[in-house]
Amino acid sequence: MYRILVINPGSTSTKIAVYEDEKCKLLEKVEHSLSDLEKHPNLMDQLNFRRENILMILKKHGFKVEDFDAIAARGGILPPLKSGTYIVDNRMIHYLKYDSPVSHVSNLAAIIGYELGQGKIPVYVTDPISVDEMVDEARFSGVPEIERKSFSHALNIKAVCRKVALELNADYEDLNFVVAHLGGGISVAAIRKGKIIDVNNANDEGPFSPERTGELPVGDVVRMCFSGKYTKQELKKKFVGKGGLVAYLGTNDLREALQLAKTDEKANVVVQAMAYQVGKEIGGMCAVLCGKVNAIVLTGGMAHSNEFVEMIKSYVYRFAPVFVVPGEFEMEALAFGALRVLRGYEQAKEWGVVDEQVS
Ligand SMILES: Nc1ncnc2c1ncn2[C@@H]1O[C@H](COP(=O)(O)OP(=O)(O)O)[C@@H](O)[C@H]1O
Ligand SMILES: CCCC(=O)OP(=O)(O)O
Repeated sequence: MYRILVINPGSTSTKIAVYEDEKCKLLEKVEHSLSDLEKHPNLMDQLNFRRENILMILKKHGFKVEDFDAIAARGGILPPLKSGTYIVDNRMIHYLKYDSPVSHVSNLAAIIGYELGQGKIPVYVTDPISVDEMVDEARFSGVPEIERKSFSHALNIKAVCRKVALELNADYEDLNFVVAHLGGGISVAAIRKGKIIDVNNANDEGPFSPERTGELPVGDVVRMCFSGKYTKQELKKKFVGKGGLVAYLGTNDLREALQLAKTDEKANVVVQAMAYQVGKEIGGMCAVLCGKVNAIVLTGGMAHSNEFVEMIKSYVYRFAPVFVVPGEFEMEALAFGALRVLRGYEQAKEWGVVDEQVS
């Protein structure tokens, strides 16, 4: 039996799990309020806060770090790479600490795991956020100096596609999906025969989310940048962390927004607008697949809300059957990735080895 610690810091929560082989023995999600997060404005400031949450949960359930055979951490924002399971080494840690192009909390997962493992326990990441399987046409932004980037909830997107393929009694690699991961960040992806051939960059593009603006009118962004009213850091925070529901309604919690919407017309329109933008993005990804879509899948934390799901379905139900897979299967997918390596079924990839990189 292999015991695996799974750690998954997300933008609004920190998820911790303990797996013994395929069995989940513990799954806890610590949700972080806006005020909690605002005490740690910079990503690295969250390192101790997130690690203490993980150690607190382990202690509460009588686990010590040395009890584990491996640590499975959510993969952060590395250079574009292929799907798979990677061993965490000091080169990856250095990159995540100092060179990652995007300051996203998932970058902390491998750092925390590596610190906890102290070189005695192997740490793995599976299907990091920067998994890149985009077709060439998807990489064009409209200006040569800017290439679109594949930053998404690739781990959960692939995991829920496999689950829906099982429900459809078909092979994952034979189907086409459009998946909307509705979390603190939102990814809407076109999956053709198992590959994420296009997806909005969940930090910079796509629908607005609980805490992000998503894509913005570029001319207005330029005017804002040169208005003299904001520093670069303030603007980055305004777009990621203080955008979306936080900007309009002062909360990153869809449940609070829905509660407000019951009595406040503005809040109602804001939530409807988020669903509208998700629906529009899904429609676009259906076009990427030339309309050949076996299933549309709604997943992530916000998919727990039937009300929000119905708003989105009203826009897209005619395109393909809609499956709702609330929450995420990231913890299971991370644990299983590590387990495949521990059992010798799969060789852990080494990050930075050329043939694992995407040009
Ligand atoms: N049961 C629920 N009902 C409605 N919304 C939920 C529920 N659980 C989480 N959410 C919302 O999902 C968003 C967070 O997504 P989630 O995937 O849980 O976390 P993260 O993005 O931090 O990984 C938040 O806006 C939260 O309010
Ligand atoms: C950048 C994609 C990953 C993401 O947005 O994760 P969260 O929704 O957990 O913040």
